[in-house]
Amino acid sequence: MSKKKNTPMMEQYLSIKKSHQDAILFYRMGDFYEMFLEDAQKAASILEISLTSRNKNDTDPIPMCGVPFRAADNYIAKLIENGCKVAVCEQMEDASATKGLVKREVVRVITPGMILTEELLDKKSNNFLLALSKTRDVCGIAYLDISTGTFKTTQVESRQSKIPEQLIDEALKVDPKEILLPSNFKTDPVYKHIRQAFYGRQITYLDKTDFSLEEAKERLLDKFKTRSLEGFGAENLHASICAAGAILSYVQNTQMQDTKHIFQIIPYDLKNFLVIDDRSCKNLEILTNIQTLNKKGTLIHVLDRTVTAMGSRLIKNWVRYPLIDKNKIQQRLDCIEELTRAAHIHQLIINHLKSVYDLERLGGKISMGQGNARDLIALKNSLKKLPILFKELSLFQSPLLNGKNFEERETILSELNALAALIEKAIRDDATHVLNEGGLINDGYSPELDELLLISRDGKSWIAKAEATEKEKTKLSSLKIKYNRVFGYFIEVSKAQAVSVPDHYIRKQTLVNAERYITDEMKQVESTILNAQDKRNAMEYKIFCTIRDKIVSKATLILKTADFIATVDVLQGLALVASENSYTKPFINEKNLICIEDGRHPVVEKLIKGERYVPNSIEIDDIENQTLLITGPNMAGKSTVLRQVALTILMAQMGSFVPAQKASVCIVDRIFTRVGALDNLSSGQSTFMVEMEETANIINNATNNSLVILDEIGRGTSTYDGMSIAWAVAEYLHDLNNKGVKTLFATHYHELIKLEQIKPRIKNFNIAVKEFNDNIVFLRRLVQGGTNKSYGIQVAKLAGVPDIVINNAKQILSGIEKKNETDALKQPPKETKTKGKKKNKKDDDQLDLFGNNEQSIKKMLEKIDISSITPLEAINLLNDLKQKASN
Ligand SMILES: Nc1ncnc2c1ncn2[C@@H]1O[C@H](COP(=O)(O)OP(=O)(O)OP(=O)(O)O)[C@@H](O)[C@H]1O
Repeated sequence: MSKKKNTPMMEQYLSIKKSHQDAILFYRMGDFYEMFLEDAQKAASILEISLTSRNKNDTDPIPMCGVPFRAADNYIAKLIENGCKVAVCEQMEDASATKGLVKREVVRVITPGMILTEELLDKKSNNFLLALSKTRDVCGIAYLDISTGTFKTTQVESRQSKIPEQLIDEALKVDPKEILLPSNFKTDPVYKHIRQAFYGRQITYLDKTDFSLEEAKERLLDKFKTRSLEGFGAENLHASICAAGAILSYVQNTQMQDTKHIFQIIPYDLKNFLVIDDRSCKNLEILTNIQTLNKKGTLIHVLDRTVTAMGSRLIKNWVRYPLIDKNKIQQRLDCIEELTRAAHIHQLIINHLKSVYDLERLGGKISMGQGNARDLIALKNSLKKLPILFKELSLFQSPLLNGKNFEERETILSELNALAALIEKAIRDDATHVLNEGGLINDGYSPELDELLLISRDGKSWIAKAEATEKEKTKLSSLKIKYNRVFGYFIEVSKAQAVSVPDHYIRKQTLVNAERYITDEMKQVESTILNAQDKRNAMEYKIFCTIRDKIVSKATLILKTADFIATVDVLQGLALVASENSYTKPFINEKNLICIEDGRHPVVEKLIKGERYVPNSIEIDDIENQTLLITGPNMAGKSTVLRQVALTILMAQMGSFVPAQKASVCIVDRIFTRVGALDNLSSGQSTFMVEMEETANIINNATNNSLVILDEIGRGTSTYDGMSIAWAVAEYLHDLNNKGVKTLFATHYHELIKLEQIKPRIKNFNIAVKEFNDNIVFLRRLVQGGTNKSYGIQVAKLAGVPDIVINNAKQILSGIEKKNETDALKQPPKETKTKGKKKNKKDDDQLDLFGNNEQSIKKMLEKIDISSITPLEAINLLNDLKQKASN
């Protein structure tokens, strides 16, 4: 049976669809976007709209569904949320003026990483598209937010075939909505770890040539109209260039538009920021609450008091990229200090900022030819606020606030003023977002347009008057002048009076109760009106586009201003948080000292109910207090103290005041955490495996300038294994390069407090509690010295565990304690020596850990060269020791 020939329209559809196989094709037909075949089936089920079919009576009907073009954004949003891409295909000709098939083209492809529509974007977050590339000895990422034009890149050296963890971590930190990878990453086993790391995210594989160095560089040069990438500091960043080039190729293939707002690429070096890896960021609940996965109960929730969307996005960046350059940190701190001292001006600034719209996204949208009249009005209103805002800001000393280091400030201001004046003159304040129905341009802006307006208004008033005149002339009381899309204007007369209509009335339609007529004169006027209206609509659209183009030519200035305003907004927000919460300006020292007096946890202090937050002081140095070993009962507040130190350092390095009475902090290069908050079961790892991976990461990467937070490591396995690992890790960090690492170590393994006697820079602390009767009161105070009680049973009681279980637990505990005491009495006294340290009773206690095989264990220990042993060897050795001890 021969296959039925497709209609010309279906042929056109199929040929367009051929180039957009991976997207749902929105095919414009009049006021609807139609979808056909598999696209229709998929979209109908996601959008929950009815699936119909074209050529219903055919043996082979074509599934179809459609959505009104005016409501398309919401439907597109839903498809994107469900991981689809959407290719928007428009009619490129006026259907009424075309004979035969209208020309159609795909005008843009919307993917999760290529979104411009406000409804689809989160105001407070960037929407990044990220590309990852690998050359022979470097790997790089580049990422672009097309809605704002932010385009950044970084690369790291790597001679291995695998992509380094550091770069994957950075990519995750960027939190891209879509990732571009070279096609060979799809199946090559070498890149399995990449696929795992990005599991659950939208990955698009591009041809390898999109990443090729030469073509990528060519694309960048062409985009920025430069002869080299020297000016951006990216000339020799080969992996960065490949990734950035792949992004541009994707943008060109999906957007089919100029992208003037992407006017630069910003390379950065990871070494210039305090590194907080993705897991630590999650563990410390910096951006996301671990339980609820939303913002409440996070550091950003406390710190973000910005009033513009631009500021809100920037503060996230500051939190994720704290600085390590003392001067830059100091600059930000000085600004906050000034703002907190000038409460009145601060408030004025907040008020002005509140009326500034999202200049970044407006600039982006307008540059991509998608800005409507409402966007232009929002831009105008924001630009009009600038002079007064800049005037208030000029009163400050700090360059970040007074804008003195904001390049060409005066020129930019005057150009943007002129732009605001132009929009004000041209665009009507009541213009709607529809661009082809007139009502956009003010009277008096264009004499030509005014003339057309006059004709169409005159015509309309003739029609308005005509009803009265005709009624008067014909004496027909039921006569009305009406309008519909089929006949245009017409006269309607009731059936009863139809016999009396004048002869020159031409009958057009008979209804049950009425007759409809037209007259030659009426049709002439109507054609003048409609002609004038069509011409006017077209002319208004043309004028609008000219103005929009003028704005596009100033996109760079708008974006530079947006950047400045975002910075001011973040600083004013931090100043507000500082004043409201009595934060203090940290002193940045160069003595490797962290000294926090009466510090608080910025989030917990806001969340606790019915209890006052008890501040704690803490001092960490490189001399005696380098590893603080914190013991104490469950629920006492160990984790809170640990996290509060990490967050205080982070806040200080992002340039914020800190929650303390007084603080002097040094700059750290990385904050590591192992706090056991996160399982990673979905990626196939056990809780203990995750714990050990995090520990390995710390051991392999911590430097003498890092801050390490370890909360109960080793608890995910048997007591002795866990304790041995915890012990070995504490020693390793203490001994690192003979200098050690600043470490806060909370543990329930009370045996570890003996380390204070063995290692010179380890100090014991505990969180005090008060006992009375059989209960405990948490004092929340960090005090010096170790403790050997966990009060686990009392805490279980507080938590509501029934008495029957509590009493049984107490009996079991008492039995175990008694047995330990008897076993201890049975042990013969031991003679041991500890290298470089005087033997004392505590050293004996340490070896008690290992039972009877004392001599051979001692030999094994003596053979260890602490300075050269690797972490893995240490753990293996511990395992051997443990087996010996249990034999
Ligand atoms: N300094 C403080 N002032 C007031 N309340 C505090 C303080 N520190 C902690 N808390 C409260 O105590 C609760 C328990 O603290 P945290 O989780 O730090 O205890 P922990 O000692 O780590 O417990 P566990 O050993 O069981 O993990 C916190 O959720 C908080 O509500």
